[in-house]
Amino acid sequence: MALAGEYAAMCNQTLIMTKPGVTLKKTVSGAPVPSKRVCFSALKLKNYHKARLGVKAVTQIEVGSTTTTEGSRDLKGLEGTLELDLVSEGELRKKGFMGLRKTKLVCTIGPACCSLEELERLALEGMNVARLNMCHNTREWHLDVVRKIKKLNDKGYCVAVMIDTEGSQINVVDHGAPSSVKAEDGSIWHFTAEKFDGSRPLTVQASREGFSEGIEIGDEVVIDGGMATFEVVEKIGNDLRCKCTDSGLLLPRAKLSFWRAGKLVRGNYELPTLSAKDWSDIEFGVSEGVDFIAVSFVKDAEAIRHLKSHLSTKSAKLAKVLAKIECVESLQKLQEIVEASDGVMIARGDLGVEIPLEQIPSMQEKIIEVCRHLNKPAIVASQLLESMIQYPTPTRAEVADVSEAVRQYADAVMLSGESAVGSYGQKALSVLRTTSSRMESWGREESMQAHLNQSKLRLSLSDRIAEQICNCAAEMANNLGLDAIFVYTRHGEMASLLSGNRPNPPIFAFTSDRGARMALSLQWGVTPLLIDLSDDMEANTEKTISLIKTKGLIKEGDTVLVISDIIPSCATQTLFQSIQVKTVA
Ligand SMILES: Nc1ncnc2c1ncn2[C@@H]1O[C@H](COP(=O)(O)OP(=O)(O)OP(=O)(O)O)[C@@H](O)[C@H]1O
Ligand SMILES: CC(=O)C(=O)O
Repeated sequence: MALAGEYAAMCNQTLIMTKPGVTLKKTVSGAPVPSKRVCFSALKLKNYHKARLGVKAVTQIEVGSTTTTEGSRDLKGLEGTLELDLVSEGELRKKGFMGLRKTKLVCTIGPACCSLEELERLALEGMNVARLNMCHNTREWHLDVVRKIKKLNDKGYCVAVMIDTEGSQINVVDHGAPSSVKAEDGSIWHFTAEKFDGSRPLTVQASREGFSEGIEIGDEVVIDGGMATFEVVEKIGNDLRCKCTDSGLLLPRAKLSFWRAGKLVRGNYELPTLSAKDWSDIEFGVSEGVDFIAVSFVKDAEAIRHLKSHLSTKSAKLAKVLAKIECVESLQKLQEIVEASDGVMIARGDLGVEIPLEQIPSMQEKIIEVCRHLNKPAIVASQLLESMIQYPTPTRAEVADVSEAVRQYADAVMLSGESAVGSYGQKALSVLRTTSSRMESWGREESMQAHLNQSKLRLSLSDRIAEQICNCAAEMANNLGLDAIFVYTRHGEMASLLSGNRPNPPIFAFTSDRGARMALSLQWGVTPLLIDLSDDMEANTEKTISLIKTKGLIKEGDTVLVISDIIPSCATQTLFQSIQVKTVA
């Protein structure tokens, strides 16, 4: 803890004393400063609460039940109210602080789950982020889903919306036929970019002109990373005649990749990371105020920077930009891509088309580690519970895969076809939830986070100070066995630094910024709450503890660690970055 004192001396940071109604249990180091700055007396505080704080009671929610809410919250008149989402509140009541799930859950929305009732069931089951893959369905359909999610959020849920760009890739044109076609060993197929309606026997229509540029006789055409394989036996103009060498299924929109002597062959064509359709989808997302934009087939950081600078000119509420790691180039430039983006999705489906499957688990671990060091959330995606598209129970191997992602401390795990088109989407989400929770509690019992590398120091002093405060805070919270960490944050930075340490107690991030709240929906261990924050940290702490107590979610004797990154709006006020441990009186 010496470091905290060291930085306090360097930067005029200090540790602040406690307030009426709340007793100080411990200070970190240095002499406590009498809290002259604070203007509340106990009586004043009571009147203040009476005058300004209005909490509307919310019926208790049973997480995992399919019943809808009765106590939808009035979100108007935000001043003095605390917005804690219904699901976290229910989880907290039922299981206490340590029972709050840390790993976030993302669901791909598709025809199997797009009614308001189905979306609400997913929200109740713990969906933190709804993903819309812009490859599929119409603009009207996407708009309808986004509006329904907003409706749910108005009822007291906290579900962020992510759009996922189609990106530029070569795939089999989807003729709308629901079923797959089988390619038999030795059969001869014609691959063409010629446009035609419907399907032709033994013909594969590729989505892009010039798909065969640079491809030679003897090269391999691999479907969906190994679902079926062909050998090129003849080039006829831009078309290819291919012999099936490994029989398998051709699914609608299956991906094509070309291989020579065990290496991926890139065509001479330059595919832009964001196509004209992607830009149009992004405009749609911005106009609807989506929270995340996941960019497919990112090859370098420039594409991410370009999009972020475009977004900054578009709207006050900035959508967070996630880079999908799904091609060899994105692995080669991983560090710079993660630094430029607001998080990543480990898109194992397409990644498995480009690198040998046996390399995916170690790559996944490495990507999560890089993201954690750089405080960017990492989502593990694709085929986590693939068999549940058809069957009501997962395979043991699938449960082990989910557990492994949680053990690696991924921020989030994602459902794809399981929720979008599967028959058991809600059940699959419940498997994700229970498996994550079990693995998290086992990790705590085994003190696994003690083996995590600490974050690397950053360049700027202010970042390093915040980082050190968060590292110390997380260590203190674990060592002292505290119940919860309260962090007051304008943009979520401090909450994200805390999350990087993967502490045992849950992190409650209080922010007055709706965008920051939604962005934190993807961050490991963070429960984001919306509240009016003032420059007065003591008032903020009093207010939140009092509100949470009023709701019966915190009780006498509970201990919380309190930190803040609130920079006073008034230039004459001193910035206090503090760590306090409080016992609720
Ligand atoms: N909005 C939608 N409408 C119809 N079907 C959908 C929709 N979203 C997903 N699906 C179906 O669910 C399956 C899984 O969806 P997902 O988007 O995760 O896979 P994908 O299309 O392979 O993803 P990507 O193109 O990003 O690699 C898709 O193959 C598609 O059949
Ligand atoms: C999710 C996705 O895009 C993939 O796994 O390829």
